[in-house]
Amino acid sequence: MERLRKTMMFVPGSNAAMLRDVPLYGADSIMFDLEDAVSLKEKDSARVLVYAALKTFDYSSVETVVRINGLDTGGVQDVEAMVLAGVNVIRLPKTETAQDIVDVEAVITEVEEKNNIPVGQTKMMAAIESAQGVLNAPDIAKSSARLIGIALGAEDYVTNMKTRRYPDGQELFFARSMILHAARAAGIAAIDTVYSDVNNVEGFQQEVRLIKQLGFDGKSVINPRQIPVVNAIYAPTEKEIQNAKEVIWAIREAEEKGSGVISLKGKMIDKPIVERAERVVALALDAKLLTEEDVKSWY
Ligand SMILES: CC(C)(COP(=O)(O)OP(=O)(O)OC[C@H]1O[C@@H](n2cnc3c(N)ncnc32)[C@H](O)[C@@H]1OP(=O)(O)O)[C@@H](O)C(=O)NCCC(=O)NCCSC(=O)C[C@@](O)(CC(=O)O)C(=O)O
Ligand SMILES: [Mg+2]
Repeated sequence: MERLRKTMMFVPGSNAAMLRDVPLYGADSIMFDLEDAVSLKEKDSARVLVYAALKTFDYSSVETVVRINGLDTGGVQDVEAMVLAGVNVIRLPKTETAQDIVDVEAVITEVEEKNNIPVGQTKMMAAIESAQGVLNAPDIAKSSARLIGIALGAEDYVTNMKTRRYPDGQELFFARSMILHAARAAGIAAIDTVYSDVNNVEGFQQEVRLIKQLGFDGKSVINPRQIPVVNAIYAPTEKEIQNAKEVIWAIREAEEKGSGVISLKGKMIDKPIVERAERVVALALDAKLLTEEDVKSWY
């Protein structure tokens, strides 16, 4: 089944206590940061700390991601250390072109080859944080087989666009749409940006509802309190689960009759509707609103 990435939590790589406690909070992915959350004088020690954390702590089935620095500002050393530590995904910030990804991939491949790590094991993500990055999003999303997703970095993006973030998010509509289309066309995940005002729960909920409606897989988060909010909004309602069940029953009946289409309560049920029902089931299983046994009993 496709890995769900509703929440990717940033953890400053220089904060030893946060690195230790972060698996407890239940994020789908943990994103160790070596870039903007780390001051220049702490860059080397943060790299050592994150390396040690990846080697020492049990992150179990949680996906580990490291946001590296640009290749010209310590990124080569970041990649070397993180690939050796066995990180799942390297996230390149401020990606402007497909070539940026190709360049980081070359460094990853070299480290894997030199250390007998299967080539291709380390996955990648691209964060898009500028007008140029947004305009190149379709090429970036298809630039490497290692890419598992692309993400919006809205704080840098709005600065580049000479605006700021507003509560309704209008200023991000074009960037979000481009990133979503690029990700979907490439068959990879689309991850929305951070919401920096951690105490504004209502504003955060409004933003999560919007990005879910647009079609994002999930959101970068910066604080443990944001995780249950995203999970609650992405969890399907009882009505959605019941509808998914009826769709799956209906299509099974249709298939038994040798057809790929059937009517349910006057509405046509075909392949895309079944795919949506299956995503509802995956989210319901993740939210523990259904068990594998429940689902098996439908078939
Ligand atoms: C925001 C705040 C200061 C609030 O502090 P507060 O003190 O109010 O937090 P509290 O809620 O009181 O914490 C309760 C307990 O949770 C622990 N705890 C908190 N946060 C935790 C965490 N993240 N990981 C593990 N543990 C955590 C804490 O240690 C405490 O533990 P304990 O003492 O044991 O009770 C804090 O969260 C924090 O520093 N966040 C990370 C910020 C960060 O990484 N920024 C960089 C990435 S964005 C960027 O770069 C922009 C971007 O690039 C993005 C893009 O590209 O997408 C773009 O351009 O848009
Ligand atoms: Mg940024």
